[in-house]
Amino acid sequence: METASRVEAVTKGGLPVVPSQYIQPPEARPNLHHAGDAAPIPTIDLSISDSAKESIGEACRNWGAFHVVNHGVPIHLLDRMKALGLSFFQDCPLEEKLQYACDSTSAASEGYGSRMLLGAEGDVVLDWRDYFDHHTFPLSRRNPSNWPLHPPDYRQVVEEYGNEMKKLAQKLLGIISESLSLPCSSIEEAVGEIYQNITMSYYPPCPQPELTLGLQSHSDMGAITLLIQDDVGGLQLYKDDQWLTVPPISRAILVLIADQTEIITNGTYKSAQHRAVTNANRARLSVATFHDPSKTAKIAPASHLIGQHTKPAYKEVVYGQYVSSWYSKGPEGKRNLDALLC
Ligand SMILES: O=C(O)CCC(=O)C(=O)O
Ligand SMILES: [Fe+2]
Repeated sequence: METASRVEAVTKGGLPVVPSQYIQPPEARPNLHHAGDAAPIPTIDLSISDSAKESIGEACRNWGAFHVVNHGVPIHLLDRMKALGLSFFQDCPLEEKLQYACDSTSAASEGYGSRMLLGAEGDVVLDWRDYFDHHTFPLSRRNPSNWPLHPPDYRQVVEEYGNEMKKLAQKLLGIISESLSLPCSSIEEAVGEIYQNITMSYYPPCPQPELTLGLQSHSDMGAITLLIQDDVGGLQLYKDDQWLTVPPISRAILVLIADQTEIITNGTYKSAQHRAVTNANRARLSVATFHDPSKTAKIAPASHLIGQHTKPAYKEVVYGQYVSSWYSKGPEGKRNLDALLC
């Protein structure tokens, strides 16, 4: 029962067709004949602080996403993290991976899983993806003994990677605040203590990529996501009514504005709607690091941005309620955020 719920187990026999639970309705299927358009998202050099603020503001306004280079995170750490991910999904036997199985009845639980939403069996179309989720911050919820033991540096690299990503996320939230003429600490204070999850996603080759999605269309629910991917490609962004492919850049980190930052900036900056498509020939790996508020945090548009002529565009929300509704109703693009519009 348990093994059947991992895409890896489903693909084991070299199926010529995908099982029906993975077949997307026609309107959600990717148009792979027209997948060549690369998203011209900006690549921002963080070592040039004068121009970074302005370019980041423009990227957040127009795209909700951008690449950063010269970000201060050692490139060998990005490479090592991706190598560890591949090693877990490809080299570790399925029975051993299942020792780290997440609790599939609770949302975003730590460990090895495949199903993202909590809906009843048969209620939701499944993503063509297996994942491993690590809880890394605050330290009180970090328990490396829940993480793979091999290769021997696995746990240490995940800790180091989490620390670097948290520093970078804080720096970016500061620049994003300043780009709106807010004090540097504004968005971070509105978010409160940062909850960080690191999710490695593995998309096995799929016999019918035109019928499936690796990950359905969504925007990330927290504050800011930092993502790295291998050279296969498959991440797409939705902009101006079309899906555009984000080209992999090995030394860059992709920044995705998430829903709580859209609320805090009163909609000036939009969270990025994205999805992952599958590939017939090559497995793909990505590592997303999410930076979110605590479940009890109340999130609302920043008071500095509200005035006589600017009304709040979103209702205040308790973050934990936002998360519960996301996992039970599903993302369907940005419906959970749309539900908060005033
Ligand atoms: O695999 C990817 O590139 C996207 C992953 C993602 O969007 C997520 O984990 O939220
Ligand atoms: Fe995402």
